[in-house]
Amino acid sequence: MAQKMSQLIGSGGDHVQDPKIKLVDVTKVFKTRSKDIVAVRDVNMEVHPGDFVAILGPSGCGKSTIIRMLNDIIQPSSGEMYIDGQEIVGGKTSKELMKKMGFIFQQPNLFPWLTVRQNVSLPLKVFGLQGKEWEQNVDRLIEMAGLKEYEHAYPAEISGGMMQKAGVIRAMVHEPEILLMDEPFGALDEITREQLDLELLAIWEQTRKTIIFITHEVEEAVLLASRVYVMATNPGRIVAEVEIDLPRPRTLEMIEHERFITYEMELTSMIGKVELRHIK
Ligand SMILES: Nc1ncnc2c1ncn2[C@@H]1O[C@H](COP(=O)(O)OP(=O)(O)OP(=O)(O)O)[C@@H](O)[C@H]1O
Repeated sequence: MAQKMSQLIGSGGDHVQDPKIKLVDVTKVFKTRSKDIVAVRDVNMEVHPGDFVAILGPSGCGKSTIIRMLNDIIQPSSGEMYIDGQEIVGGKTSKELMKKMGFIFQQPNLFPWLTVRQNVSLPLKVFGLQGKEWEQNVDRLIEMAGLKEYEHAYPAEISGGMMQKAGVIRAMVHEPEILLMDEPFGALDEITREQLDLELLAIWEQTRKTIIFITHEVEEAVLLASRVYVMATNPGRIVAEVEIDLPRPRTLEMIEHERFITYEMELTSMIGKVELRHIK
Protein backbone atom coordinates (compact mmCIF):
# COMPACT_ATOMS: atom_id res chain seq x y z
CA MET A 1 0.00 0.00 0.00
CA ALA A 2 2.69 2.49 1.03
CA GLN A 3 4.36 1.86 -2.30
CA LYS A 4 1.15 2.33 -4.23
CA MET A 5 0.35 5.58 -2.47
CA SER A 6 3.86 6.84 -3.10
CA GLN A 7 3.30 6.22 -6.79
CA LEU A 8 0.26 8.47 -6.61
CA ILE A 9 1.84 11.11 -4.47
CA GLY A 10 5.05 12.62 -5.71
CA SER A 11 7.71 14.24 -3.58
CA GLY A 12 6.74 17.33 -1.62
CA GLY A 13 3.07 16.40 -1.89
CA ASP A 14 2.87 17.12 -5.65
CA HIS A 15 0.31 14.74 -7.09
CA VAL A 16 1.21 13.17 -10.38
CA GLN A 17 -2.42 12.49 -11.27
CA ASP A 18 -5.26 14.97 -11.59
CA PRO A 19 -7.62 14.99 -8.63
CA LYS A 20 -10.60 12.69 -8.85
CA ILE A 21 -12.63 15.13 -6.76
CA LYS A 22 -11.84 18.80 -6.41
CA LEU A 23 -13.64 21.51 -4.46
CA VAL A 24 -12.57 25.11 -5.00
CA ASP A 25 -13.67 27.80 -2.51
CA VAL A 26 -17.03 26.13 -2.00
CA THR A 27 -19.47 28.05 0.18
CA LYS A 28 -23.04 27.10 1.00
CA VAL A 29 -25.41 29.54 2.66
CA PHE A 30 -28.89 28.39 3.62
CA LYS A 31 -31.30 31.29 3.64
CA THR A 32 -33.91 30.75 6.31
CA ARG A 33 -36.71 33.13 7.31
CA SER A 34 -34.87 34.34 10.41
CA LYS A 35 -31.24 34.33 9.22
CA ASP A 36 -28.64 33.14 6.74
CA ILE A 37 -26.82 29.99 7.88
CA VAL A 38 -23.32 29.57 6.49
CA ALA A 39 -23.18 25.77 6.41
CA VAL A 40 -19.69 25.69 4.85
CA ARG A 41 -17.33 28.47 3.90
CA ASP A 42 -14.45 28.43 1.40
CA VAL A 43 -13.95 24.68 1.39
CA ASN A 44 -11.00 23.54 -0.72
CA MET A 45 -10.39 19.85 -1.13
CA GLU A 46 -8.51 17.56 -3.47
CA VAL A 47 -9.06 13.82 -3.44
CA HIS A 48 -6.87 11.72 -5.72
CA PRO A 49 -7.69 8.43 -7.43
CA GLY A 50 -7.63 5.59 -4.91
CA ASP A 51 -7.48 7.93 -1.88
CA PHE A 52 -9.33 7.02 1.28
CA VAL A 53 -10.13 10.40 2.78
CA ALA A 54 -12.08 11.05 5.97
CA ILE A 55 -13.88 14.27 6.82
CA LEU A 56 -13.92 14.57 10.60
CA GLY A 57 -15.82 17.15 12.58
CA PRO A 58 -18.51 17.84 15.16
CA SER A 59 -22.22 17.89 14.47
CA GLY A 60 -23.29 20.83 12.32
CA CYS A 61 -19.90 21.61 10.74
CA GLY A 62 -21.24 20.97 7.25
CA LYS A 63 -20.01 17.44 6.54
CA SER A 64 -23.32 16.25 5.07
CA THR A 65 -23.69 19.51 3.17
CA ILE A 66 -20.49 18.68 1.25
CA ILE A 67 -21.77 15.22 0.32
CA ARG A 68 -25.19 16.58 -0.64
CA MET A 69 -23.56 19.15 -2.93
CA LEU A 70 -21.48 16.43 -4.61
CA ASN A 71 -24.70 14.43 -5.02
CA ASP A 72 -26.22 17.55 -6.62
CA ILE A 73 -29.16 17.40 -4.18
CA ILE A 74 -28.25 20.97 -3.23
CA GLN A 75 -26.02 23.46 -5.01
CA PRO A 76 -23.18 25.62 -3.66
CA SER A 77 -23.84 29.33 -3.21
CA SER A 78 -20.39 29.96 -4.66
CA GLY A 79 -17.30 28.03 -5.68
CA GLU A 80 -16.77 25.07 -7.99
CA MET A 81 -16.79 21.30 -7.71
CA TYR A 82 -15.18 18.92 -10.17
CA ILE A 83 -15.17 15.16 -10.75
CA ASP A 84 -12.37 14.07 -13.10
CA GLY A 85 -12.04 17.69 -14.19
CA GLN A 86 -15.73 17.92 -15.13
CA GLU A 87 -17.71 20.52 -13.25
CA ILE A 88 -20.78 19.52 -11.27
CA VAL A 89 -23.26 22.02 -12.63
CA GLY A 90 -26.07 22.62 -10.18
CA GLY A 91 -29.12 20.51 -10.99
CA LYS A 92 -27.88 19.68 -14.48
CA THR A 93 -25.14 17.15 -13.78
CA SER A 94 -25.00 14.50 -16.49
CA LYS A 95 -26.03 10.91 -15.73
CA GLU A 96 -22.57 9.86 -16.89
CA LEU A 97 -20.97 11.96 -14.14
CA MET A 98 -23.46 10.83 -11.49
CA LYS A 99 -22.73 7.20 -12.46
CA LYS A 100 -19.16 7.68 -11.32
CA MET A 101 -20.39 8.08 -7.73
CA GLY A 102 -22.03 5.79 -5.20
CA PHE A 103 -23.68 7.33 -2.14
CA ILE A 104 -24.11 5.75 1.27
CA PHE A 105 -26.03 7.64 3.94
CA GLN A 106 -26.54 7.38 7.70
CA GLN A 107 -29.69 5.36 7.16
CA PRO A 108 -29.62 2.56 4.58
CA ASN A 109 -32.96 3.78 3.11
CA LEU A 110 -33.88 0.39 1.68
CA PHE A 111 -37.33 0.13 0.11
CA PRO A 112 -39.33 -2.08 2.51
CA TRP A 113 -41.40 -3.66 -0.28
CA LEU A 114 -38.31 -4.84 -2.20
CA THR A 115 -36.10 -7.78 -1.27
CA VAL A 116 -32.43 -7.32 -0.41
CA ARG A 117 -31.47 -8.36 -3.94
CA GLN A 118 -34.01 -6.05 -5.55
CA ASN A 119 -32.82 -3.15 -3.39
CA VAL A 120 -29.17 -3.82 -4.21
CA SER A 121 -30.02 -3.99 -7.94
CA LEU A 122 -31.84 -0.63 -8.05
CA PRO A 123 -28.96 1.52 -9.39
CA LEU A 124 -28.69 -0.85 -12.37
CA LYS A 125 -32.24 0.16 -13.31
CA VAL A 126 -31.55 3.84 -12.72
CA PHE A 127 -28.47 3.78 -14.96
CA GLY A 128 -29.95 1.37 -17.54
CA LEU A 129 -27.39 -1.37 -16.93
CA GLN A 130 -28.81 -4.74 -17.93
CA GLY A 131 -27.53 -8.20 -18.71
CA LYS A 132 -25.89 -11.26 -17.26
CA GLU A 133 -22.68 -9.44 -16.43
CA TRP A 134 -24.49 -7.00 -14.14
CA GLU A 135 -26.53 -9.77 -12.51
CA GLN A 136 -23.25 -11.53 -11.78
CA ASN A 137 -22.03 -8.34 -10.20
CA VAL A 138 -25.06 -8.40 -7.88
CA ASP A 139 -24.27 -12.05 -7.03
CA ARG A 140 -20.63 -11.23 -6.32
CA LEU A 141 -21.42 -8.29 -4.04
CA ILE A 142 -24.15 -10.15 -2.15
CA GLU A 143 -21.70 -12.99 -1.61
CA MET A 144 -18.96 -10.58 -0.53
CA ALA A 145 -21.26 -8.91 2.00
CA GLY A 146 -22.27 -12.30 3.44
CA LEU A 147 -25.91 -11.70 2.46
CA LYS A 148 -26.42 -14.71 0.18
CA GLU A 149 -28.72 -16.38 2.69
CA TYR A 150 -30.82 -13.22 2.93
CA GLU A 151 -30.98 -12.05 -0.68
CA HIS A 152 -34.70 -12.83 -0.94
CA ALA A 153 -35.52 -11.46 2.52
CA TYR A 154 -37.21 -8.09 3.02
CA PRO A 155 -35.47 -5.31 4.99
CA ALA A 156 -37.74 -5.84 8.02
CA GLU A 157 -36.45 -9.43 8.23
CA ILE A 158 -32.76 -8.59 8.56
CA SER A 159 -30.60 -6.84 11.20
CA GLY A 160 -29.53 -3.18 11.11
CA GLY A 161 -25.95 -4.19 10.28
CA MET A 162 -27.15 -6.34 7.37
CA MET A 163 -29.32 -3.48 6.10
CA GLN A 164 -26.35 -1.13 6.18
CA LYS A 165 -24.22 -3.71 4.32
CA ALA A 166 -26.97 -3.93 1.69
CA GLY A 167 -26.84 -0.11 1.46
CA VAL A 168 -23.07 -0.23 0.94
CA ILE A 169 -23.17 -2.83 -1.83
CA ARG A 170 -26.14 -1.09 -3.47
CA ALA A 171 -23.91 1.98 -3.80
CA MET A 172 -21.26 -0.20 -5.47
CA VAL A 173 -23.39 -2.27 -7.82
CA HIS A 174 -23.04 0.03 -10.85
CA GLU A 175 -19.24 -0.03 -10.38
CA PRO A 176 -18.78 3.63 -9.42
CA GLU A 177 -15.21 4.87 -9.17
CA ILE A 178 -16.05 7.00 -6.14
CA LEU A 179 -17.83 6.13 -2.88
CA LEU A 180 -19.20 9.01 -0.82
CA MET A 181 -20.12 7.77 2.62
CA ASP A 182 -21.96 9.97 5.12
CA GLU A 183 -21.50 8.42 8.59
CA PRO A 184 -22.62 5.09 7.16
CA PHE A 185 -22.18 3.06 10.35
CA GLY A 186 -22.92 5.82 12.88
CA ALA A 187 -26.31 4.43 13.89
CA LEU A 188 -24.92 0.97 14.68
CA ASP A 189 -23.46 -0.42 17.91
CA GLU A 190 -19.69 -0.19 18.35
CA ILE A 191 -18.92 -3.85 17.64
CA THR A 192 -20.95 -3.92 14.44
CA ARG A 193 -19.43 -0.60 13.39
CA GLU A 194 -15.89 -1.88 13.87
CA GLN A 195 -16.72 -5.04 11.94
CA LEU A 196 -18.17 -3.03 9.04
CA ASP A 197 -15.19 -0.63 9.13
CA LEU A 198 -12.90 -3.63 8.65
CA GLU A 199 -15.07 -5.03 5.86
CA LEU A 200 -15.01 -1.65 4.14
CA LEU A 201 -11.22 -1.58 4.42
CA ALA A 202 -11.05 -5.05 2.84
CA ILE A 203 -13.29 -3.90 -0.03
CA TRP A 204 -11.14 -0.81 -0.53
CA GLU A 205 -7.94 -2.91 -0.54
CA GLN A 206 -9.47 -5.05 -3.32
CA THR A 207 -11.05 -2.32 -5.43
CA ARG A 208 -9.06 0.85 -4.67
CA LYS A 209 -12.08 3.04 -5.15
CA THR A 210 -11.77 6.70 -4.25
CA ILE A 211 -13.55 7.16 -0.93
CA ILE A 212 -14.73 10.15 1.07
CA PHE A 213 -15.89 8.90 4.46
CA ILE A 214 -17.63 11.25 6.87
CA THR A 215 -17.43 10.63 10.57
CA HIS A 216 -17.37 12.38 13.92
CA GLU A 217 -15.43 9.48 15.50
CA VAL A 218 -11.70 10.21 15.68
CA GLU A 219 -10.78 6.52 16.07
CA GLU A 220 -12.77 5.55 12.98
CA ALA A 221 -11.10 8.27 10.91
CA VAL A 222 -7.59 7.14 11.94
CA LEU A 223 -8.39 3.46 11.39
CA LEU A 224 -9.74 3.97 7.88
CA ALA A 225 -8.25 6.98 6.20
CA SER A 226 -4.97 7.88 4.54
CA ARG A 227 -5.78 11.54 4.99
CA VAL A 228 -8.17 13.38 7.30
CA TYR A 229 -9.76 16.78 6.74
CA VAL A 230 -10.69 18.25 10.12
CA MET A 231 -13.69 20.58 10.13
CA ALA A 232 -15.05 23.09 12.63
CA THR A 233 -18.43 24.78 13.02
CA ASN A 234 -19.76 28.33 12.71
CA PRO A 235 -19.04 28.65 9.93
CA GLY A 236 -18.39 25.10 8.74
CA ARG A 237 -14.83 25.08 7.42
CA ILE A 238 -11.71 22.96 7.06
CA VAL A 239 -9.19 23.74 9.78
CA ALA A 240 -6.56 21.05 9.17
CA GLU A 241 -5.48 18.29 6.84
CA VAL A 242 -3.59 15.38 8.41
CA GLU A 243 -1.85 12.49 6.61
CA ILE A 244 -2.32 9.20 8.46
CA ASP A 245 0.92 7.39 7.83
CA LEU A 246 0.05 4.00 9.30
CA PRO A 247 0.77 0.72 7.52
CA ARG A 248 -1.85 -1.20 5.58
CA PRO A 249 -3.71 -3.43 5.81
CA ARG A 250 -5.03 -1.78 8.97
CA THR A 251 -6.21 -4.00 11.82
CA LEU A 252 -8.14 -3.42 15.05
CA GLU A 253 -4.99 -4.29 17.04
CA MET A 254 -3.42 -1.11 15.69
CA ILE A 255 -5.80 0.92 17.84
CA GLU A 256 -3.54 0.09 20.79
CA HIS A 257 -0.33 1.12 19.01
CA GLU A 258 1.49 4.25 20.10
CA ARG A 259 1.44 5.88 16.66
CA PHE A 260 -2.29 5.29 16.33
CA ILE A 261 -2.92 6.85 19.73
CA THR A 262 -0.70 9.82 18.84
CA TYR A 263 -2.81 10.51 15.72
CA GLU A 264 -5.96 10.17 17.79
CA MET A 265 -4.68 12.64 20.38
CA GLU A 266 -3.51 15.07 17.70
CA LEU A 267 -6.88 15.06 15.93
CA THR A 268 -8.86 15.19 19.19
CA SER A 269 -6.87 18.19 20.38
CA MET A 270 -7.40 19.95 17.02
CA ILE A 271 -11.16 19.53 17.34
CA GLY A 272 -11.03 20.45 21.04
CA LYS A 273 -8.99 23.60 20.47
CA VAL A 274 -11.33 24.82 17.77
CA GLU A 275 -14.37 24.15 19.97
CA LEU A 276 -12.84 25.95 22.93
CA ARG A 277 -11.96 28.99 20.81
CA HIS A 278 -15.54 28.96 19.58
CA ILE A 279 -16.94 28.94 23.16
CA LYS A 280 -14.81 31.98 24.11
N1 LIG B 1 -31.80 22.68 4.44
C1 LIG B 1 -31.22 23.43 5.39
N2 LIG B 1 -31.74 24.61 5.74
C2 LIG B 1 -31.16 25.39 6.68
N3 LIG B 1 -30.03 25.04 7.34
C3 LIG B 1 -29.47 23.86 7.03
C4 LIG B 1 -30.04 22.99 6.04
N4 LIG B 1 -29.25 21.87 5.95
C5 LIG B 1 -28.25 22.04 6.84
N5 LIG B 1 -28.38 23.23 7.47
C6 LIG B 1 -27.47 23.78 8.48
O1 LIG B 1 -26.16 23.77 7.95
C7 LIG B 1 -25.22 23.42 8.96
C8 LIG B 1 -24.43 22.20 8.53
O2 LIG B 1 -25.30 21.07 8.51
P1 LIG B 1 -24.80 19.60 8.10
O3 LIG B 1 -25.97 18.69 8.18
O4 LIG B 1 -24.07 19.67 6.83
O5 LIG B 1 -23.76 19.28 9.29
P2 LIG B 1 -23.07 17.91 9.68
O6 LIG B 1 -21.65 18.24 10.02
O7 LIG B 1 -23.28 16.89 8.63
O8 LIG B 1 -23.86 17.50 11.01
P3 LIG B 1 -24.18 16.02 11.61
O9 LIG B 1 -22.87 15.42 11.99
O10 LIG B 1 -25.04 16.34 12.80
O11 LIG B 1 -24.91 15.26 10.53
C9 LIG B 1 -26.02 23.23 10.24
O12 LIG B 1 -25.99 24.43 10.97
C10 LIG B 1 -27.41 22.94 9.75
O13 LIG B 1 -28.38 23.34 10.67
